[in-house]
Amino acid sequence: MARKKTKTTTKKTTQPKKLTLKLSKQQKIVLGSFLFLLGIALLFSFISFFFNWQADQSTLDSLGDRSVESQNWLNKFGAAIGDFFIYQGFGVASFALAILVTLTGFYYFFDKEKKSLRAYWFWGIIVMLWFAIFFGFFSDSAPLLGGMVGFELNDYLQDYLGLIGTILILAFFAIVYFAIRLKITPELVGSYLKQKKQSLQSELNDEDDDDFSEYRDNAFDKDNIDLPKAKPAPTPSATDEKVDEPVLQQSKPAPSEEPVLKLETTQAPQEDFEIEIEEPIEEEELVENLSTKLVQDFGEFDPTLELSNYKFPSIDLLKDYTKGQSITIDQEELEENKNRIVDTLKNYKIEIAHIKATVGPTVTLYEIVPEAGVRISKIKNLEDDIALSLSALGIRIIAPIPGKGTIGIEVPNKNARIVSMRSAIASPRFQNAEMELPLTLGKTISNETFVVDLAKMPHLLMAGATGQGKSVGLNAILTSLLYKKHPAEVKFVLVDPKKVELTLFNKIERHYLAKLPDSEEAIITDNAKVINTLNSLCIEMDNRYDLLKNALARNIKEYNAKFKARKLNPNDGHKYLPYIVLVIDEFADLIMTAGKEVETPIARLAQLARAIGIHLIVATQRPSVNVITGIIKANFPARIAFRVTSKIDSRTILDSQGADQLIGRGDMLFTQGNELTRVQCAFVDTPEVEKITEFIGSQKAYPDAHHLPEYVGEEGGTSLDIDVSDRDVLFMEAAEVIVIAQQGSASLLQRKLKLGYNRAGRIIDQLEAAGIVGPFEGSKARQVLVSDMNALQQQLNND
Ligand SMILES: Nc1ncnc2c1ncn2[C@@H]1O[C@H](COP(=O)(O)OP(=O)(O)OP(=O)(O)O)[C@@H](O)[C@H]1O
Repeated sequence: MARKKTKTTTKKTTQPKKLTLKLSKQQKIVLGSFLFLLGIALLFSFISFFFNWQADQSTLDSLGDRSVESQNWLNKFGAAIGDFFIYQGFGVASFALAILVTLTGFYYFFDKEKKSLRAYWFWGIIVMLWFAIFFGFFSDSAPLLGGMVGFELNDYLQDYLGLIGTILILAFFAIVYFAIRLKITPELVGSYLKQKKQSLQSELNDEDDDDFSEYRDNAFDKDNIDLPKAKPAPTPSATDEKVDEPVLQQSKPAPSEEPVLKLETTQAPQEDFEIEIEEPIEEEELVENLSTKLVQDFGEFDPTLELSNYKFPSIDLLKDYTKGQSITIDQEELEENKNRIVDTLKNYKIEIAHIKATVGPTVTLYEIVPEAGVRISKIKNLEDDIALSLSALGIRIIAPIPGKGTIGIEVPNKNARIVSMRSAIASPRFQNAEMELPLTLGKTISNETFVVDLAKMPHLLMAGATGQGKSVGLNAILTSLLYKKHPAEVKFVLVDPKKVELTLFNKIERHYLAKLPDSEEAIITDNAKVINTLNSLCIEMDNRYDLLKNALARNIKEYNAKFKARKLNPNDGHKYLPYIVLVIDEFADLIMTAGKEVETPIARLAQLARAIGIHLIVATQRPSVNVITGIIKANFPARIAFRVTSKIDSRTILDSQGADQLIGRGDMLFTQGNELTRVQCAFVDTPEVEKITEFIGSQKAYPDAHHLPEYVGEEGGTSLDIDVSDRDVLFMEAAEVIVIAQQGSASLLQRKLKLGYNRAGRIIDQLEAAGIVGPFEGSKARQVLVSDMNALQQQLNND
């Protein structure tokens, strides 16, 4: 049973969604009773047809004439139906149809599992056809037996297979029916015959042995059961033959006891005694399991149901910067660059066998096949010289191009072309992307739309000097997700310390954003709040891991699939989990002010959050090692580098140079751990983002932004005019500790209350604001201004 269940489980998950006609209970009763009565009507008309068909023959042509009466029990209807199914149809076999319709009605009426009904129909139709064809042999003498269909099919078969062939075919199908449907095997038939033979033999013996039969009859006679005077026990020779006959024996009663009746089987030796194996009965599963039943009744869970009328933004909200123009190839420019490359390389005694150009939106790639014997490292070392002689910024030399034996020289085009977000979104590559979180970042050098899956990355680090296209890149990422994902499927947590870049997304707060329950703004601009949010995401992560563990799912995809298939009970805390994308626009700022407090939760999330659908996108202007620390870097294999100012910065972000040679304005390098891909980032301007967010924002939304778990940790403000309500929950205890010890130090609180340094520091600030401790005095502990517990109580009462 258990095996069967798991089998159905896997089947369910892999099967495409089935289109099922769902009926309510009432509709099933109505349909069921209709079919049931229709089946009965068919039965009546069929039966009656056999008696009256000749009489009714003439009435068939005048069915519309009310005055003409039919002999059929169901009058004209019965006559017509009988004629249609029996005479013109399948003959006697049509009864199968009437029975099937009745049975279907019965199944619907009592809302029974339809699996066995399907089997009835399948086999029923086969049996009907079989009999129709079989009776077709007798159509000359009894045309009603096989009907016209039976006759025609039989005739057809005989034309091709002859009489013997037709009989063989019918015999084959009869065997199929017996073997598969009735599960009758030759062994079963054999053992049945043997059993029959034995009982016949025993009967014969019985006649010879009247005494025994009398005894047996008596023994089975209820009235004789408690008779102490039993007939003499049968002789062994008499019982020899009765292997499987139970014999009732009277055990010797203890004097005071009531006689006890014992049922025993005598094990007499027999020569060809064979074991009879009963065929295991395969019990039909009425309800495969609860989830299948739920899915049958209500369909799969649809997370988008609450906003079922949600409309995705249309492509027209995006501007077409290229106006449909394709890339123009400037032959002159190409020729010029080629000559320069060839000449420059010649100066360094590098001969070229072949050169090929691929014109991209902003750069052209010249692929060079050097003459045999030229060392690749030689060309690589000449990078700066070649760049100088080509007098262009942003020459990048790829030696060799991974997977090819060629050397690439990327030269910026004189006239760069903008890659509009519109073209990237409209591309089939993006539209048909079967990814969890598809992002279209722009176009590669060979003009292919570059689409990647954020869920696979699983986190993304972005860096680039100011003004090189980072914010546009972030907008392109967010726009990609808005065009592909329903509000129920993805939530953004936006951190924007610059307070300007992401404000547009405020409009979609109740559709796509997630925030802490107590915060007013969905877009986080305050560094202190970032820490809380990050910690809250860690809690969310832990919660999700628990849910996944309970659901025996390995990742969010499996979990959500199970939830949709109604295999997880919402009463156990299960819910559909949207992906959460955390975007931090200016990471440097954050890490400088909050340090470890941000780094630790980010590293934790980056390490663990992949499976449970939390993905991080972290952008920074300053890709220096104290911002992008080793621990952060190790957990962000996917990186995007816009133009940076130095080779060192390039190395910090990409682990190789190259980003310093980009030309800016969205020119970027992408890596997911292995090779670098040069991509021209799709351009989406602020007014376009505004239009999209307005379009989404104007639609029906959820009552509030998606709530992250509450984080009750080291919170509280740092300013001195701290509100009483903002005090830490441990404020009272801390005050007592300080007053009793008469020592105003944070480390004392840390030890006594087992707090982190930051929280203890904030409580000290709150105590200072409440007038319990004095101001900060450098390395010395603060002065305690309250002398004892009574004074403390008074002071707090005054607050
Ligand atoms: N993909 C692109 N295609 C064309 N032009 C672009 C692209 N990306 C950026 N630009 C141009 O560069 C300008 C600056 O881009 P953006 O605001 O994204 O820079 P940034 O790196 O975010 O700068 P900052 O860090 O100072 O905010 C844009 O206003 C635009 O004119």
